[in-house]
Amino acid sequence: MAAMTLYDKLWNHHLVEQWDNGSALIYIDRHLLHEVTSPQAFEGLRLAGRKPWRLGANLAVPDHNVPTGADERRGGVAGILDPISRLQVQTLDDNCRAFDIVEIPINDVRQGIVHVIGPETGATLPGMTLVCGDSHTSTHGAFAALAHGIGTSEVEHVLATQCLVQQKMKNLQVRVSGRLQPGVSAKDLALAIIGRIGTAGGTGYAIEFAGEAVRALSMEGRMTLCNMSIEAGARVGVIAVDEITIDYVRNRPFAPRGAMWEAAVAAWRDLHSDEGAKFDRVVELDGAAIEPQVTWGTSPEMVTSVHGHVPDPAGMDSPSRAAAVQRALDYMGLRPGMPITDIRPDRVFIGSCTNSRIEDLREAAAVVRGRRKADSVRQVLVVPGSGQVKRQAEAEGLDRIFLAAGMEWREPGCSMCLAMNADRLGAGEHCASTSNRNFEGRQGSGGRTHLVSPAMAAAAAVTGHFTDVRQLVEVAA
Ligand SMILES: CC(C)[C@H](C(=O)O)[C@@H](O)C(=O)O
Ligand code: SF4
Repeated sequence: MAAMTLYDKLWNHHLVEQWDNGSALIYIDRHLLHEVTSPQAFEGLRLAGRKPWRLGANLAVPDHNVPTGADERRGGVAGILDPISRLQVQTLDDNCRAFDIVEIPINDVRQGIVHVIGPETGATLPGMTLVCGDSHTSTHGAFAALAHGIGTSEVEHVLATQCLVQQKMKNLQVRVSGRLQPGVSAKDLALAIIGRIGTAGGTGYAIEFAGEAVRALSMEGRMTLCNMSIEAGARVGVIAVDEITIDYVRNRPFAPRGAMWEAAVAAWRDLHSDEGAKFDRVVELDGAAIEPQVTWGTSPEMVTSVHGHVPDPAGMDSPSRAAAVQRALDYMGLRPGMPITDIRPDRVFIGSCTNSRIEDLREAAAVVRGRRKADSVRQVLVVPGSGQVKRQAEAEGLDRIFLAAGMEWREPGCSMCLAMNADRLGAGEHCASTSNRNFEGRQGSGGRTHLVSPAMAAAAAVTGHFTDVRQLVEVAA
């Protein structure tokens, strides 16, 4: 048989039917649900008198609308102050009960951001097709799963049929040679890739991340990288299975056991692109040359090194590019040509499905330890991605490091990643954020987002401006 890419293999394993018009029907192994994109899907089932096709394939969790303040959380769903958020979360509870779908409810210790809890519970496994009504479902591709976001009508379709109509994507390999320098993380790599190929660079492709720098990443780093595939335009980002993948999955609550585990691992070992597999496009980067990244604009591709400068539209050849940059600078309130290190965040947000796992919190805490929040920084929110991450962080004393520095330690949820709950930026405020989107108003109307790694967010929090984290801490090689 011809050499196949990892994406081709995953596709073929799940192909139910291929039609002449290019569309295909694929089988879905795992369906994750949250409160924002599921209500109309359940309503559709109800109207059609249908039931979910395979109950056990579904797992639901509220995340976008849950408050992250401990006081508000104490009252459970009924205690949510914002009526719209309360209704959203209540509706998910009601629908899961009515349709018999397993839900991890608001104050369950396993509750958290859907893309954190999937891998953490072992609901996400290598070789699966996995979908969720959420664009950052690409995260789960770190496990060599074919994972992507779907719309609400597709949520209904998957619930009803366990299948999905799709068009096959093209194959793009992003190959990163060398090793990331100490202090440079998967987030910096993701931003550097987007800086290089642009937010439309991956459109129509499934990206496979490969090369020495990717192989060296932990599973959490791989999730950060795949999480941002969608910000590069690609709905899917995958990474081949290796020992790091298998070690992570072993003994997770939903992972197979005993003979089933052995059989699964044997099958998973084939989840890599074959030698000589053909990619439609290949992009190569030198991992060792990447520096800590900071976005200055209103799109993730508007990014540069912390040692760089805000671009000057005056010097640009392309009038359309100059106009786009000028518009972004007007919104962001930045001077053309100013050093990135002169930007002073008003708030710092450490969290989101990109960077709220235990390693992210450890990286941030290593910078904060023995320091204090800068006076000019109004608020630093540290929001663990799940209750289990929170518990682990507390067992390691990370919460006390943040609290002693004048920072806030919150309950899990999407929080200030997007303005769907009480955590928001004010108009005109700058935020150093470990999330994945910096669009206008993303973190609150008029808010100005700068995307960075957890270590870089922590460095900005303690110095009051963007700072190369490598100048603050002895980073372990
Ligand atoms: C609310 C949801 C549909 C949305 C998404 O699809 O990504 C959100 O999670 C986001 O990050 O913008
Ligand atoms: S943390 Fe942010 S990006 Fe992730 S699912 Fe929630 S809102 Fe979307």
